[in-house]
Amino acid sequence: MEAGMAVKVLKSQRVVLGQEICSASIVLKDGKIQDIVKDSDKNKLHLGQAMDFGDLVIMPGVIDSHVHVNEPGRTDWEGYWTATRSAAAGGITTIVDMPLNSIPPTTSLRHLQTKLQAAEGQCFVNTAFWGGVIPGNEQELRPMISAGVPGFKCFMIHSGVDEFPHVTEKDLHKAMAELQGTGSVMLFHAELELEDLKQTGKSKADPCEYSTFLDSRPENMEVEAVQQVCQLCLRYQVRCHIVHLSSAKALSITDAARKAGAPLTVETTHHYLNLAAEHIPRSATHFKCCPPIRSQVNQEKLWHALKEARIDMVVSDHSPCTVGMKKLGTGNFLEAWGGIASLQFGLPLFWTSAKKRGFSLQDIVMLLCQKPAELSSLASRKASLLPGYDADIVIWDPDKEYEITEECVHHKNKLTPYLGCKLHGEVIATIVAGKITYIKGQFAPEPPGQLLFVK
Ligand SMILES: NC(=O)N[C@H]1NC(=O)NC1=O
Repeated sequence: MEAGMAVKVLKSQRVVLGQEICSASIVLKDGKIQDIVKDSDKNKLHLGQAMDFGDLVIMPGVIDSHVHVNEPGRTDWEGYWTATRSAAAGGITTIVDMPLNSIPPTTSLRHLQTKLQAAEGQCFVNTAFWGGVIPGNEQELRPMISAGVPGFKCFMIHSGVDEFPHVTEKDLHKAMAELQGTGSVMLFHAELELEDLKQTGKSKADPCEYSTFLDSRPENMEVEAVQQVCQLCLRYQVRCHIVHLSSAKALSITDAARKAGAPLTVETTHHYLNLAAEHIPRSATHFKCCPPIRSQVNQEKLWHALKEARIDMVVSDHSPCTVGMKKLGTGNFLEAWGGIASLQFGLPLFWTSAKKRGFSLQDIVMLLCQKPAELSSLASRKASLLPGYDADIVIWDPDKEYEITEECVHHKNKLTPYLGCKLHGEVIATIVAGKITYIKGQFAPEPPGQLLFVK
Protein backbone atom coordinates (compact mmCIF):
# COMPACT_ATOMS: atom_id res chain seq x y z
CA MET A 1 0.00 0.00 0.00
CA GLU A 2 1.84 3.04 -1.20
CA ALA A 3 0.86 6.63 -1.72
CA GLY A 4 0.10 7.23 -5.39
CA MET A 5 -1.14 3.67 -6.00
CA ALA A 6 -4.44 3.03 -7.79
CA VAL A 7 -6.70 0.94 -5.56
CA LYS A 8 -8.70 -1.99 -6.98
CA VAL A 9 -10.62 -3.38 -4.01
CA LEU A 10 -10.93 -2.05 -0.45
CA LYS A 11 -12.57 -3.84 2.41
CA SER A 12 -13.40 -3.35 6.07
CA GLN A 13 -15.85 -4.49 8.72
CA ARG A 14 -17.12 -0.91 9.14
CA VAL A 15 -18.13 0.57 5.80
CA VAL A 16 -20.64 3.43 6.06
CA LEU A 17 -23.28 2.76 3.40
CA GLY A 18 -26.13 5.24 3.75
CA GLN A 19 -27.77 4.58 7.12
CA GLU A 20 -26.06 1.21 7.46
CA ILE A 21 -22.61 0.29 8.75
CA CYS A 22 -21.55 -3.13 7.52
CA SER A 23 -18.74 -5.40 6.48
CA ALA A 24 -18.20 -4.87 2.78
CA SER A 25 -15.78 -4.62 -0.14
CA ILE A 26 -15.66 -1.67 -2.51
CA VAL A 27 -14.51 -2.31 -6.06
CA LEU A 28 -12.92 0.68 -7.81
CA LYS A 29 -12.28 1.17 -11.51
CA ASP A 30 -11.13 4.20 -13.52
CA GLY A 31 -11.49 6.56 -10.59
CA LYS A 32 -15.07 5.49 -9.84
CA ILE A 33 -16.80 3.06 -7.53
CA GLN A 34 -17.71 0.10 -9.71
CA ASP A 35 -19.41 -2.10 -7.15
CA ILE A 36 -20.12 -2.53 -3.45
CA VAL A 37 -20.30 -6.09 -2.23
CA LYS A 38 -21.57 -6.70 1.30
CA ASP A 39 -20.15 -9.71 3.11
CA SER A 40 -23.73 -10.82 3.67
CA ASP A 41 -24.28 -10.99 -0.09
CA LYS A 42 -24.74 -14.66 -0.88
CA ASN A 43 -23.93 -14.21 -4.57
CA LYS A 44 -20.57 -12.70 -3.76
CA LEU A 45 -18.38 -12.22 -6.81
CA HIS A 46 -14.75 -13.22 -6.75
CA LEU A 47 -13.16 -9.89 -5.89
CA GLY A 48 -9.47 -10.73 -6.11
CA GLN A 49 -6.93 -9.22 -3.73
CA ALA A 50 -8.54 -6.60 -1.52
CA MET A 51 -6.77 -4.04 0.68
CA ASP A 52 -8.17 -5.16 4.01
CA PHE A 53 -8.51 -2.41 6.60
CA GLY A 54 -9.86 -4.66 9.36
CA ASP A 55 -12.30 -2.68 11.52
CA LEU A 56 -11.19 0.80 10.44
CA VAL A 57 -14.03 3.00 9.18
CA ILE A 58 -14.40 3.43 5.42
CA MET A 59 -16.69 6.26 4.36
CA PRO A 60 -16.98 8.93 1.64
CA GLY A 61 -14.24 11.55 1.82
CA VAL A 62 -15.07 14.77 3.65
CA ILE A 63 -16.13 17.75 1.50
CA ASP A 64 -15.04 21.07 2.94
CA SER A 65 -16.95 23.75 1.08
CA HIS A 66 -15.37 26.69 2.92
CA VAL A 67 -11.61 26.99 2.40
CA HIS A 68 -9.52 30.10 1.71
CA VAL A 69 -6.50 28.98 -0.31
CA ASN A 70 -5.15 32.50 -1.13
CA GLU A 71 -3.13 31.57 -4.23
CA PRO A 72 -2.11 33.43 -6.35
CA GLY A 73 -1.21 36.70 -4.68
CA ARG A 74 -1.05 35.65 -1.03
CA THR A 75 0.53 32.24 -1.36
CA ASP A 76 2.65 32.98 1.69
CA TRP A 77 -0.62 32.71 3.68
CA GLU A 78 -1.62 29.39 2.06
CA GLY A 79 -1.33 27.80 -1.35
CA TYR A 80 -2.90 24.91 -3.28
CA TRP A 81 0.02 22.55 -2.62
CA THR A 82 0.00 22.96 1.16
CA ALA A 83 -3.77 23.41 1.59
CA THR A 84 -4.62 20.29 -0.36
CA ARG A 85 -1.92 18.21 1.37
CA SER A 86 -3.34 19.21 4.75
CA ALA A 87 -6.83 18.41 3.43
CA ALA A 88 -5.68 14.97 2.26
CA ALA A 89 -4.05 14.30 5.64
CA GLY A 90 -7.37 15.24 7.24
CA GLY A 91 -9.54 12.85 5.22
CA ILE A 92 -10.94 15.55 2.96
CA THR A 93 -11.27 14.61 -0.70
CA THR A 94 -12.78 17.85 -2.06
CA ILE A 95 -12.37 21.47 -1.06
CA VAL A 96 -14.27 24.41 -2.47
CA ASP A 97 -12.02 27.45 -2.61
CA MET A 98 -13.38 30.80 -1.46
CA PRO A 99 -13.14 33.70 -3.93
CA LEU A 100 -11.22 36.06 -1.68
CA ASN A 101 -7.82 36.56 -0.12
CA SER A 102 -6.11 35.56 -3.37
CA ILE A 103 -5.07 38.31 -5.77
CA PRO A 104 -6.95 38.50 -7.99
CA PRO A 105 -10.15 37.49 -6.20
CA THR A 106 -12.47 35.19 -8.19
CA THR A 107 -14.86 37.93 -9.27
CA SER A 108 -14.71 37.59 -13.08
CA LEU A 109 -14.25 34.88 -15.68
CA ARG A 110 -10.72 36.14 -16.35
CA HIS A 111 -9.83 35.99 -12.67
CA LEU A 112 -11.30 32.50 -12.44
CA GLN A 113 -9.01 31.41 -15.26
CA THR A 114 -6.04 32.86 -13.37
CA LYS A 115 -7.04 30.84 -10.29
CA LEU A 116 -7.39 27.66 -12.35
CA GLN A 117 -3.93 28.14 -13.82
CA ALA A 118 -2.51 28.60 -10.34
CA ALA A 119 -4.21 25.45 -9.01
CA GLU A 120 -3.45 23.19 -11.99
CA GLY A 121 -1.13 20.30 -11.13
CA GLN A 122 -0.91 21.26 -7.44
CA CYS A 123 -3.95 19.64 -5.86
CA PHE A 124 -3.77 16.52 -3.71
CA VAL A 125 -7.57 16.61 -3.34
CA ASN A 126 -10.27 17.74 -5.74
CA THR A 127 -10.81 21.48 -5.84
CA ALA A 128 -13.85 23.44 -6.93
CA PHE A 129 -14.11 27.24 -6.92
CA TRP A 130 -16.72 29.64 -5.60
CA GLY A 131 -17.09 32.88 -7.51
CA GLY A 132 -17.48 36.18 -5.69
CA VAL A 133 -20.09 38.95 -5.83
CA ILE A 134 -18.75 42.47 -5.34
CA PRO A 135 -20.42 45.78 -6.21
CA GLY A 136 -20.86 46.08 -9.97
CA ASN A 137 -19.80 42.62 -11.19
CA GLU A 138 -23.32 41.26 -11.98
CA GLN A 139 -22.41 40.81 -15.65
CA GLU A 140 -19.65 38.38 -14.69
CA LEU A 141 -21.89 35.97 -12.80
CA ARG A 142 -23.48 34.02 -15.64
CA PRO A 143 -20.16 33.58 -17.53
CA MET A 144 -18.67 32.16 -14.33
CA ILE A 145 -21.65 29.81 -13.93
CA SER A 146 -21.12 28.59 -17.50
CA ALA A 147 -17.46 27.97 -16.62
CA GLY A 148 -18.53 25.69 -13.77
CA VAL A 149 -18.58 27.61 -10.47
CA PRO A 150 -21.27 26.20 -8.15
CA GLY A 151 -22.18 29.60 -6.70
CA PHE A 152 -21.02 32.92 -5.30
CA LYS A 153 -19.92 34.32 -1.98
CA CYS A 154 -20.47 37.89 -0.87
CA PHE A 155 -19.66 39.89 2.25
CA MET A 156 -22.21 42.19 3.89
CA ILE A 157 -19.44 43.86 5.93
CA HIS A 158 -15.75 44.64 5.28
CA SER A 159 -14.15 41.38 4.15
CA GLY A 160 -10.72 41.95 5.64
CA VAL A 161 -9.15 42.50 2.20
CA ASP A 162 -9.68 45.66 0.16
CA GLU A 163 -9.83 44.00 -3.27
CA PHE A 164 -13.01 42.13 -2.26
CA PRO A 165 -15.37 44.98 -1.28
CA HIS A 166 -18.59 44.18 0.52
CA VAL A 167 -22.03 44.61 -1.04
CA THR A 168 -24.97 46.76 -0.03
CA GLU A 169 -28.60 45.70 -0.22
CA LYS A 170 -28.87 47.46 -3.59
CA ASP A 171 -25.99 45.39 -5.01
CA LEU A 172 -27.63 42.26 -3.68
CA HIS A 173 -30.89 42.94 -5.51
CA LYS A 174 -28.95 43.12 -8.78
CA ALA A 175 -26.98 39.94 -8.09
CA MET A 176 -30.02 37.97 -6.95
CA ALA A 177 -31.98 39.00 -10.04
CA GLU A 178 -29.07 37.81 -12.17
CA LEU A 179 -29.01 34.41 -10.44
CA GLN A 180 -32.74 33.75 -10.75
CA GLY A 181 -33.43 30.57 -12.70
CA THR A 182 -29.77 29.51 -12.87
CA GLY A 183 -29.85 26.99 -9.98
CA SER A 184 -26.75 28.69 -8.59
CA VAL A 185 -26.39 29.50 -4.90
CA MET A 186 -25.50 32.75 -3.14
CA LEU A 187 -23.33 32.46 -0.01
CA PHE A 188 -23.49 35.24 2.56
CA HIS A 189 -20.98 36.35 5.14
CA ALA A 190 -23.85 37.58 7.29
CA GLU A 191 -22.74 40.39 9.55
CA LEU A 192 -23.98 43.98 9.19
CA GLU A 193 -22.41 47.10 10.65
CA LEU A 194 -24.87 48.43 13.26
CA GLU A 195 -25.66 52.13 13.36
CA ASP A 196 -25.58 52.40 17.17
CA LEU A 197 -22.15 50.73 17.32
CA LYS A 198 -20.81 53.18 14.72
CA GLN A 199 -22.03 56.06 16.88
CA THR A 200 -20.45 54.70 20.05
CA GLY A 201 -17.07 55.04 18.32
CA LYS A 202 -13.88 53.32 19.42
CA SER A 203 -13.99 51.45 22.70
CA LYS A 204 -11.44 52.30 25.38
CA ALA A 205 -11.39 48.69 26.59
CA ASP A 206 -8.19 46.65 26.59
CA PRO A 207 -7.61 45.30 23.04
CA CYS A 208 -5.64 42.33 24.37
CA GLU A 209 -8.73 40.95 26.13
CA TYR A 210 -10.87 38.68 23.97
CA SER A 211 -14.04 40.24 25.43
CA THR A 212 -13.11 43.59 23.85
CA PHE A 213 -13.14 42.01 20.40
CA LEU A 214 -16.30 40.03 21.17
CA ASP A 215 -18.11 43.18 22.30
CA SER A 216 -17.16 44.88 19.03
CA ARG A 217 -19.11 42.25 17.03
CA PRO A 218 -22.35 41.55 18.96
CA GLU A 219 -24.88 38.92 17.97
CA ASN A 220 -27.24 41.49 16.52
CA MET A 221 -24.80 42.12 13.69
CA GLU A 222 -25.47 38.55 12.58
CA VAL A 223 -29.17 38.64 13.40
CA GLU A 224 -29.82 41.74 11.27
CA ALA A 225 -27.79 40.41 8.36
CA VAL A 226 -29.55 37.04 8.47
CA GLN A 227 -32.89 38.85 8.47
CA GLN A 228 -31.91 40.67 5.28
CA VAL A 229 -30.71 37.45 3.61
CA CYS A 230 -33.97 35.69 4.46
CA GLN A 231 -36.03 38.48 2.92
CA LEU A 232 -33.99 38.35 -0.29
CA CYS A 233 -34.16 34.58 -0.39
CA LEU A 234 -37.94 34.56 -0.04
CA ARG A 235 -38.40 37.30 -2.58
CA TYR A 236 -36.10 35.98 -5.34
CA GLN A 237 -36.37 32.24 -4.61
CA VAL A 238 -32.66 31.93 -5.36
CA ARG A 239 -30.79 29.34 -3.25
CA CYS A 240 -29.11 31.18 -0.38
CA HIS A 241 -26.63 29.92 2.18
CA ILE A 242 -25.45 31.47 5.43
CA VAL A 243 -21.77 30.72 5.88
CA HIS A 244 -20.19 30.23 9.31
CA LEU A 245 -23.15 31.01 11.54
CA SER A 246 -21.88 31.82 15.02
CA SER A 247 -24.92 33.26 16.79
CA ALA A 248 -27.61 30.75 17.74
CA LYS A 249 -29.93 33.74 18.15
CA ALA A 250 -30.21 34.02 14.37
CA LEU A 251 -31.66 30.52 14.06
CA SER A 252 -35.24 31.48 14.86
CA ILE A 253 -35.10 33.73 11.77
CA THR A 254 -33.69 31.05 9.48
CA ASP A 255 -36.22 28.53 10.84
CA ALA A 256 -39.09 30.88 10.04
CA ALA A 257 -37.77 31.66 6.56
CA ARG A 258 -37.36 27.98 5.74
CA LYS A 259 -40.86 27.31 6.98
CA ALA A 260 -42.12 30.08 4.73
CA GLY A 261 -40.46 28.44 1.71
CA ALA A 262 -37.03 30.07 1.48
CA PRO A 263 -34.50 27.80 -0.28
CA LEU A 264 -32.01 28.51 2.48
CA THR A 265 -29.22 26.48 4.08
CA VAL A 266 -26.97 27.22 7.05
CA GLU A 267 -23.48 26.12 7.98
CA THR A 268 -21.47 26.46 11.12
CA THR A 269 -17.79 25.76 11.65
CA HIS A 270 -15.63 23.55 13.81
CA HIS A 271 -14.42 26.55 15.78
CA TYR A 272 -17.88 27.64 16.88
CA LEU A 273 -18.59 24.06 17.96
CA ASN A 274 -15.31 23.48 19.78
CA LEU A 275 -14.06 26.79 21.17
CA ALA A 276 -15.76 29.15 23.63
CA ALA A 277 -15.15 32.81 24.44
CA GLU A 278 -14.76 32.14 28.18
CA HIS A 279 -11.70 30.00 27.54
CA ILE A 280 -9.82 32.24 25.12
CA PRO A 281 -6.70 33.52 26.90
CA ARG A 282 -5.61 37.14 26.92
CA SER A 283 -3.68 38.03 23.73
CA ALA A 284 -4.45 34.64 22.10
CA THR A 285 -5.11 36.26 18.73
CA HIS A 286 -4.93 32.94 16.86
CA PHE A 287 -8.51 32.47 18.17
CA LYS A 288 -9.73 35.58 16.34
CA CYS A 289 -12.24 35.06 13.54
CA CYS A 290 -15.35 36.79 12.22
CA PRO A 291 -18.06 36.45 13.31
CA PRO A 292 -16.46 35.84 16.69
CA ILE A 293 -16.42 32.70 18.79
CA ARG A 294 -19.16 33.26 21.39
CA SER A 295 -20.10 31.84 24.79
CA GLN A 296 -20.27 28.23 25.90
CA VAL A 297 -24.05 28.58 26.24
CA ASN A 298 -24.28 29.72 22.62
CA GLN A 299 -22.10 26.78 21.57
CA GLU A 300 -24.44 24.24 23.15
CA LYS A 301 -27.35 25.86 21.32
CA LEU A 302 -25.48 25.36 18.04
CA TRP A 303 -25.00 21.67 18.87
CA HIS A 304 -28.72 21.33 19.59
CA ALA A 305 -29.58 23.04 16.32
CA LEU A 306 -27.27 20.68 14.46
CA LYS A 307 -28.98 17.70 16.04
CA GLU A 308 -32.35 19.05 14.96
CA ALA A 309 -31.11 19.72 11.39
CA ARG A 310 -31.72 23.46 11.79
CA ILE A 311 -28.05 23.81 10.83
CA ASP A 312 -27.26 21.77 7.74
CA MET A 313 -23.51 21.24 7.71
CA VAL A 314 -20.15 21.85 9.36
CA VAL A 315 -17.09 23.18 7.53
CA SER A 316 -13.70 24.62 8.44
CA ASP A 317 -13.64 28.23 7.13
CA HIS A 318 -9.88 27.64 6.98
CA SER A 319 -8.64 31.23 6.72
CA PRO A 320 -4.94 31.25 7.48
CA CYS A 321 -2.40 34.05 7.29
CA THR A 322 1.29 34.52 8.02
CA VAL A 323 2.24 34.22 11.67
CA GLY A 324 3.19 37.92 11.79
CA MET A 325 -0.33 38.98 10.81
CA LYS A 326 -1.73 37.37 13.93
CA LYS A 327 0.14 40.01 15.97
CA LEU A 328 1.07 37.60 18.71
CA GLY A 329 3.82 40.03 19.69
CA THR A 330 1.39 42.71 20.84
CA GLY A 331 -1.55 40.36 21.41
CA ASN A 332 -3.91 43.04 20.09
CA PHE A 333 -7.16 41.40 19.01
CA LEU A 334 -8.35 44.46 17.18
CA GLU A 335 -5.30 44.56 14.89
CA ALA A 336 -4.77 40.83 14.28
CA TRP A 337 -5.98 39.04 11.13
CA GLY A 338 -9.43 37.49 11.57
CA GLY A 339 -9.35 33.89 10.49
CA ILE A 340 -8.61 30.47 11.92
CA ALA A 341 -6.43 27.79 10.34
CA SER A 342 -7.85 24.30 10.88
CA LEU A 343 -8.43 22.58 7.54
CA GLN A 344 -6.60 19.38 8.48
CA PHE A 345 -8.47 18.79 11.72
CA GLY A 346 -12.16 19.06 10.87
CA LEU A 347 -12.95 15.36 10.96
CA PRO A 348 -11.29 14.53 14.32
CA LEU A 349 -12.43 17.81 15.89
CA PHE A 350 -16.00 17.15 14.94
CA TRP A 351 -15.95 13.50 15.94
CA THR A 352 -14.29 14.14 19.31
CA SER A 353 -17.03 16.54 20.36
CA ALA A 354 -19.94 15.05 18.43
CA LYS A 355 -19.68 11.50 19.72
CA LYS A 356 -20.03 12.79 23.31
CA ARG A 357 -23.33 14.30 22.21
CA GLY A 358 -24.69 11.14 20.62
CA PHE A 359 -23.87 11.79 16.96
CA SER A 360 -23.12 8.74 14.82
CA LEU A 361 -20.76 7.98 11.95
CA GLN A 362 -23.76 8.25 9.63
CA ASP A 363 -24.37 11.77 10.98
CA ILE A 364 -20.79 12.66 10.09
CA VAL A 365 -21.33 11.55 6.52
CA MET A 366 -24.47 13.69 6.35
CA LEU A 367 -23.02 16.83 7.98
CA LEU A 368 -19.42 16.80 6.68
CA CYS A 369 -19.85 15.09 3.30
CA GLN A 370 -23.33 14.99 1.79
CA LYS A 371 -24.70 18.39 2.78
CA PRO A 372 -21.58 20.30 1.65
CA ALA A 373 -21.68 18.26 -1.59
CA GLU A 374 -25.31 19.28 -2.14
CA LEU A 375 -24.46 22.91 -1.48
CA SER A 376 -21.68 22.75 -4.07
CA SER A 377 -23.79 20.86 -6.65
CA LEU A 378 -21.51 17.84 -6.39
CA ALA A 379 -23.88 15.38 -4.70
CA SER A 380 -24.77 13.48 -7.87
CA ARG A 381 -21.19 12.20 -8.11
CA LYS A 382 -19.64 12.57 -4.66
CA ALA A 383 -20.15 11.98 -0.93
CA SER A 384 -21.88 8.58 -1.19
CA LEU A 385 -20.43 5.10 -1.52
CA LEU A 386 -22.53 4.01 -4.47
CA PRO A 387 -21.72 2.37 -7.81
CA GLY A 388 -20.98 5.03 -10.43
CA TYR A 389 -19.89 7.62 -7.86
CA ASP A 390 -16.38 9.08 -7.76
CA ALA A 391 -13.92 6.97 -5.77
CA ASP A 392 -13.20 9.64 -3.12
CA ILE A 393 -12.88 7.78 0.14
CA VAL A 394 -11.41 8.13 3.64
CA ILE A 395 -10.21 5.29 5.85
CA TRP A 396 -9.86 6.30 9.48
CA ASP A 397 -9.71 5.08 13.04
CA PRO A 398 -12.36 6.85 15.12
CA ASP A 399 -10.99 5.42 18.36
CA LYS A 400 -7.37 6.44 18.04
CA GLU A 401 -6.40 9.35 20.29
CA TYR A 402 -3.52 11.68 19.45
CA GLU A 403 -2.23 15.14 20.17
CA ILE A 404 -1.92 17.92 17.59
CA THR A 405 1.71 18.98 17.42
CA GLU A 406 3.35 21.40 15.01
CA GLU A 407 5.11 18.51 13.27
CA CYS A 408 1.84 16.92 12.19
CA VAL A 409 0.36 20.15 10.73
CA HIS A 410 0.62 20.37 6.94
CA HIS A 411 -0.90 23.87 6.57
CA LYS A 412 1.65 26.36 5.26
CA ASN A 413 1.43 28.36 8.50
CA LYS A 414 1.22 26.06 11.48
CA LEU A 415 -0.42 28.46 13.92
CA THR A 416 -3.80 27.06 14.93
CA PRO A 417 -5.78 27.26 18.18
CA TYR A 418 -5.78 23.47 18.29
CA LEU A 419 -2.06 22.92 18.94
CA GLY A 420 -1.76 20.67 21.99
CA CYS A 421 -5.36 19.43 21.76
CA LYS A 422 -5.99 15.72 22.18
CA LEU A 423 -8.41 14.44 19.56
CA HIS A 424 -10.07 11.16 18.68
CA GLY A 425 -9.99 10.01 15.07
CA GLU A 426 -6.86 9.40 13.06
CA VAL A 427 -6.95 9.44 9.29
CA ILE A 428 -5.12 6.39 7.95
CA ALA A 429 -5.57 6.87 4.21
CA THR A 430 -7.35 9.17 1.78
CA ILE A 431 -8.28 8.07 -1.72
CA VAL A 432 -9.00 10.60 -4.46
CA ALA A 433 -10.26 9.49 -7.88
CA GLY A 434 -9.29 5.92 -7.00
CA LYS A 435 -5.68 6.73 -6.04
CA ILE A 436 -4.10 6.89 -2.59
CA THR A 437 -3.32 10.57 -2.14
CA TYR A 438 -2.29 10.15 1.52
CA ILE A 439 -1.42 7.17 3.64
CA LYS A 440 0.15 7.15 7.12
CA GLY A 441 2.12 10.36 6.72
CA GLN A 442 3.07 9.82 3.05
CA PHE A 443 1.68 11.74 0.07
CA ALA A 444 1.31 10.62 -3.55
CA PRO A 445 4.31 11.65 -5.66
CA GLU A 446 1.94 13.26 -8.21
CA PRO A 447 -1.10 15.17 -6.90
CA PRO A 448 -4.18 13.19 -8.02
CA GLY A 449 -6.81 15.89 -7.29
CA GLN A 450 -9.01 17.15 -10.10
CA LEU A 451 -10.26 20.67 -10.69
CA LEU A 452 -14.04 20.45 -10.51
CA PHE A 453 -16.60 22.26 -12.60
CA VAL A 454 -20.33 21.88 -12.14
CA LYS A 455 -22.86 21.84 -14.93
N1 LIG B 1 -11.21 37.39 4.57
C1 LIG B 1 -11.44 36.25 5.28
O1 LIG B 1 -10.80 35.23 5.07
N2 LIG B 1 -12.38 36.26 6.21
C2 LIG B 1 -12.67 35.11 6.97
N3 LIG B 1 -11.99 35.11 8.20
C3 LIG B 1 -12.85 34.99 9.21
O2 LIG B 1 -12.55 34.92 10.39
N4 LIG B 1 -14.11 35.02 8.76
C4 LIG B 1 -14.08 35.14 7.43
O3 LIG B 1 -15.02 35.24 6.71
